[in-house]
Amino acid sequence: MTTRVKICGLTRPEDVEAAIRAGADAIGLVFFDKSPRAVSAEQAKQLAARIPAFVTLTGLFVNPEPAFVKQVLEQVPLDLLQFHGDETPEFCASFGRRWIKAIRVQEAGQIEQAFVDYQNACGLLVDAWDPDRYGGTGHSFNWQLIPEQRPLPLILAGGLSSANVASAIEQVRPWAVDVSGGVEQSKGRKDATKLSEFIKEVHRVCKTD
Ligand SMILES: O=C(O)c1ccccc1N[C@@H]1O[C@H](COP(=O)(O)O)[C@@H](O)[C@H]1O
Repeated sequence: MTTRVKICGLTRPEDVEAAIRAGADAIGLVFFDKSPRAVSAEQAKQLAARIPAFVTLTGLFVNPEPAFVKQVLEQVPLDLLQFHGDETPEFCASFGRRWIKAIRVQEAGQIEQAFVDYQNACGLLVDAWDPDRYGGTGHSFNWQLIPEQRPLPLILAGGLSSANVASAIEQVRPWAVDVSGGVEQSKGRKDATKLSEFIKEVHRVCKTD
């Protein structure tokens, strides 16, 4: 089965174009002002204009005010919302958009519980836990904590790069992978070569299945 690829934390038009050229299935824009990858709604609108049909434009939020999400939605044609904080299922569903929930994995049983709690999501994203940051840490976690039974599509994130994504896919068999730091030259600036190598690795390992 093909594993989809989401490239997250883009801030520059040339990076959006490089990601699409390389074959990204989804592009993530960060609407969290504490992130070095944050974009304004105005910037996001410019980036969104470069995204063709059949590439999913995703907006990442961390414990946002509802009014902020609504204001972004009025200006930017987001296809999918990604909630990466401590949002409840009711909150995530309250915008009338398709959404995914990110879980920062710390202990056994947490992912199973999230599949129950967030059962109306379009997917569950699993990322590394960090005491000081909500995500984009560049760290991976113990993939053994990911259950075989998955009532929702599972999106694997956290410390992925072209060096480990093939083994991640072989071990975890996720629906999709999500990467930010592993394809950057510096925070918020993607590297076209790393982007292309990452997506080539995903396609290579999926083809050998
Ligand atoms: O990218 C960020 O700065 C960020 C900030 C707050 C929450 C999530 C964030 N990014 C997401 O974190 C994961 C893993 O990123 P990485 O590949 O380990 O750098 C990914 O889903 C990013 O979209």
